[in-house]
Amino acid sequence: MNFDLFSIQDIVQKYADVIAQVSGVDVEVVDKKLYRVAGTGLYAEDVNQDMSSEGYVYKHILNTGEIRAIHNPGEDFLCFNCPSRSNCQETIEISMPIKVHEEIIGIIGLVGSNKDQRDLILQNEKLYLEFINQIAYFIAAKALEQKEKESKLSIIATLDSVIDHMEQGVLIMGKGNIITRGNESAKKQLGISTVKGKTVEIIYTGDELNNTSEYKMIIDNKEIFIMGEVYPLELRDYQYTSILIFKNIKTIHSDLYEMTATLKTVDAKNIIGSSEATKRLKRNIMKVAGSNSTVLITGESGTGKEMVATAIWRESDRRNQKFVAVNCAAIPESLLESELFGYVKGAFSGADPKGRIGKFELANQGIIFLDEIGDMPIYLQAKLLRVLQERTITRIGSNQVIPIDVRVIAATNKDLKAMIETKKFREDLYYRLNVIPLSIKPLRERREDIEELTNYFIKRYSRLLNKFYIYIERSTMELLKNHMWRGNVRELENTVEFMVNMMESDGVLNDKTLSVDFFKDVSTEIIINNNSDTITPLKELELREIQKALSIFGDTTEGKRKAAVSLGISLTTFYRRLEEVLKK
Ligand SMILES: Nc1ncnc2c1ncn2[C@@H]1O[C@H](COP(=O)(O)OP(=O)(O)OP(=O)(O)O)[C@@H](O)[C@H]1O
Repeated sequence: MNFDLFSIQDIVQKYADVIAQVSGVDVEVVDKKLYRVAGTGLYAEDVNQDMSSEGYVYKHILNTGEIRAIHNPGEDFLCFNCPSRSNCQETIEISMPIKVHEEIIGIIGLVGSNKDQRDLILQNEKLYLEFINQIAYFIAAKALEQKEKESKLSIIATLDSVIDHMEQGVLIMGKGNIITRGNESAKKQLGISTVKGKTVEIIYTGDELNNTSEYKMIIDNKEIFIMGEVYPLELRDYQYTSILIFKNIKTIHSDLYEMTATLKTVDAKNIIGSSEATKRLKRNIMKVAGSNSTVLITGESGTGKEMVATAIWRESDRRNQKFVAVNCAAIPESLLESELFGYVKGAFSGADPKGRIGKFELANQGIIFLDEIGDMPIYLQAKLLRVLQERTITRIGSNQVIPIDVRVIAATNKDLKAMIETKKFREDLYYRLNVIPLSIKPLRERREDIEELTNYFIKRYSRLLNKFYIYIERSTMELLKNHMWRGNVRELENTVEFMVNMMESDGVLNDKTLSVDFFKDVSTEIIINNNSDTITPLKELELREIQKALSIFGDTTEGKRKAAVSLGISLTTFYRRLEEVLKK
């Protein structure tokens, strides 16, 4: 161990003074590196001095640990190599090692500098030795105590640093639940700048979720729900009776949300389409976004129901809160209830034994999007109705009633009214949900949107797939515009993605880039524009030739110059035309 006599220098000096007073002889104390830690009389001025170039006797003591009395300095064999041997002022010297266990941490030197002092020491040598030995023991005990104090302090500093860097909140409490210490995370999660000295009440709610217990914490007259554990401390110190390691339930919600939110969300302005139906839809989104009323979005599969729901959220005051989507058709019936409302540890067999937070709770203050609501089992519809009426939820297996403030947006591609007739959907729930109905037309009933959507998806996928795109042939665009689009915008998007993948390096999308399946689904409405009498617009011909020249000469500056020459136009005109092509 590394004992440092300088860390207790004041005390060592006091002991040196005591020895000097009692013995009437000068005293010095050196550490194991041969620095003078304390000194009296002749040595008082030279404290802190490095003595490693002299101190031959001390070096010997450090090596052997023996107690040494030198009665004739200069003549002792230990003095033979000493440079001051010929003019040594000392008349006698007693050296006593200071030891902690077997480690030598320093030396006490009792040094006579005249005959009287020499006589004094010689007369009382045995007594002095016992006395210095006792003092060496005291100094060693002090050094040990200091070392232990320092290591305790460094353990505390390490623990403090660990606690401060913990993501969880940590509160250390003393008698009467008075907080002795709290880390930064605790203060942040509780929204309190100082926690030390405050009294905290911690009440177990009885619910166990994610393998931890839920508590209601009351501090500063505030009620905060947390998940964590309280650990009693078996110490006698009344300042440290228990430790609470926790996370605010809101933080858990945010963490869970961050982990699961993978949705692509849009603002209303990013909804593509200029048809009257789409313009009306966008206007309605802006109108309903500000309200808290429930919205029911209807439309065929792939028309953009989820996209509309996210747009309502992003245009609403809840945009900074969560948007939690649940697909009622994708979750097995038996699990849907627990997915929506959560459950506590041991709630039912077959469940994850740890307990779990439900989507309603997760969406608190935000929006829950219940997609495919028509697929919700009838018994759950009754529960959902109750939640919508009472604005509270109860986790499965728990007695706690939790108030929630959630806006509900539901969506379906089913005919709910027909389902009410066949008793598959509750009428009362339908009216609760259908406060604001938004219906999205199928793509084939708003064909004006197709060209815009196609161009939008082409740009998107060319960028995503890193492909060079020049233009889409008019006849191909006409094919797309006249297609049935049973799968609506999703099908169009997938078709365009396929086409961009199939596009050759010439950057042209044409019939050849369409899939075979596309032609299998040709509707009777389609006007196929492929007979030999068809006139190709001049613009298209021009673009095609530009593209051909580029593919021959290459897309470099030199290639473009050659392309312009071969087309019989100036380089400036070539660039202008090329820009027109790329803008398309
Ligand atoms: N007007 C639009 N502008 C841009 N993208 C759109 C538009 N309409 C739909 N999309 C895109 O089409 C795809 C399908 O949309 P979405 O998933 O919202 O449809 P949905 O009606 O919820 O489908 P489902 O009923 O199958 O759940 C998404 O990638 C969406 O971004």
